[in-house]
Amino acid sequence: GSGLSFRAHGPPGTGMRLFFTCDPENVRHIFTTNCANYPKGPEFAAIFDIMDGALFTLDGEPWRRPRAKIQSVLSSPRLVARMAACCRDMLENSLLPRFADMARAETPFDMQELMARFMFDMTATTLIGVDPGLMSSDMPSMDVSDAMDTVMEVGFVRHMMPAYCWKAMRWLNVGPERKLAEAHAVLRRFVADLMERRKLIDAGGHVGNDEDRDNMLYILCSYMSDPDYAGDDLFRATFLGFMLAGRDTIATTLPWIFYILAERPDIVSIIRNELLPIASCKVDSGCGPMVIFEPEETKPLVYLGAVLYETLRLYPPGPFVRKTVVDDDTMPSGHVVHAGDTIIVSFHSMGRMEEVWGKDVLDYNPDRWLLEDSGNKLRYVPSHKFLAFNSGPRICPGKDIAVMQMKTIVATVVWNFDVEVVEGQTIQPKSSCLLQMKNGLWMKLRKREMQH
Ligand code: HEM
Repeated sequence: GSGLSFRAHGPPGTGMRLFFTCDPENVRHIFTTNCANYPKGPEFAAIFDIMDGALFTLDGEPWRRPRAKIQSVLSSPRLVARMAACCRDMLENSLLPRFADMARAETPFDMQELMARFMFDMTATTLIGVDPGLMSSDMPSMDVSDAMDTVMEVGFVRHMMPAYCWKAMRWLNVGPERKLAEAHAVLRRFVADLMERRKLIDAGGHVGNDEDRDNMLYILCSYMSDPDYAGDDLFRATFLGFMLAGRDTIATTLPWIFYILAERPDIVSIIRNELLPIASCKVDSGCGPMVIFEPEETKPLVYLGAVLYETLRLYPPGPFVRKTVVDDDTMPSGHVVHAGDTIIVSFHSMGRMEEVWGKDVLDYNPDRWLLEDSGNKLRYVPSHKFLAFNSGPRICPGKDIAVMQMKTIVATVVWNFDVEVVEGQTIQPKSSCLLQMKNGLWMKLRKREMQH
């Protein structure tokens, strides 16, 4: 229907023409059928200038080769196995000990901050084999992780105004642009520092073991040896693009899952029932009273998968996508768009449309993802209706890895702990290109008594 789309103008006098849509037919048209007419556009690349040249900012022909490269890197079974092992090890050595301390001390803590730290370490480790150590027990400064949040917050501000406005502010170094310039400096230092540490390992010093020196085990190592990525700027852009793709999305989604599970003991017990057969075989898993689930073990868990998808439906970590119109065109909804218009597709609204999801669209109900006749399979929903991972040729190439990591983390936390939301907080999204919680998410943990 035409009620799912509307036109708007930017601030008076700016000449910005916007077209908002969450109509699945329009989405299919924009993302797949006629996608060549709807690139992200040069303004998108300018908005995320710190990642200029990275896959995320490219369009058309220049996008093709880097896209093929990432797909081939992410489909290497050894690399994926390494990522799974890394996830498992970091749960055991980093997250669980920290959670056990929190539970023992009954200290409330900001789950969103903790997940940001954890995913930051995990993403950097899987990218380059170096752990930045944000989870270490002295809880070091989060300035690099905060700098990445700033890129997304100021990116949102830039999206909302014509380019000449934010470019003037950048030139004057005022307002959000000043904050962003500082964040860029922090990020440049961070990438340079991690690269130095990687080079020390490669030089075969006393740091690291043989496995750490195996180039093909880490995503970015294959870029370090590729002459196409030889320039510092392009390499940094690629690095940060991957940090963004891996860290921001998962670290934004996990707090929403824990927030929901804290309120829904019924769903928690179904998840635990699904985990029970695996857990019972692990009485002696070698990590004391804690049970860790292997990524391979969580893969077949259908209900846990449904919980994940249901969360991503209501809380997609990237809540919208921006496209630009190349030539005048007519949408399936009948709306006409003109060359140079900006299109905003709201993933957030797509997940809340009665036409797609039915009358109970606002209820959190993982069952809607289960096939009716066999509760043991996930229902297929085409990506132009379920957009959290994007749709069309630019669909997220890290989806399976992301699902693997999230299932393993959620299973392990839910099995070992009860999570509780600290009362009296207001949970609301912040203005950002990421659906993060504005005031964080304060939670308490209780260690579960194990049955066996
Ligand atoms: C909850 C987890 C994740 C979600 C919801 C998600 C979602 C998305 C979305 C919506 C896009 C399109 C963004 C845009 O074009 O503006 C995207 C692109 C991408 N994602 Fe993911 N992602 C997730 C995790 C990951 C992970 C773990 C990786 C890497 C291992 C990854 C790698 C990428 C890459 C490389 C792109 C760029 C693809 C292109 O431009 O052709 N993502 N993702």
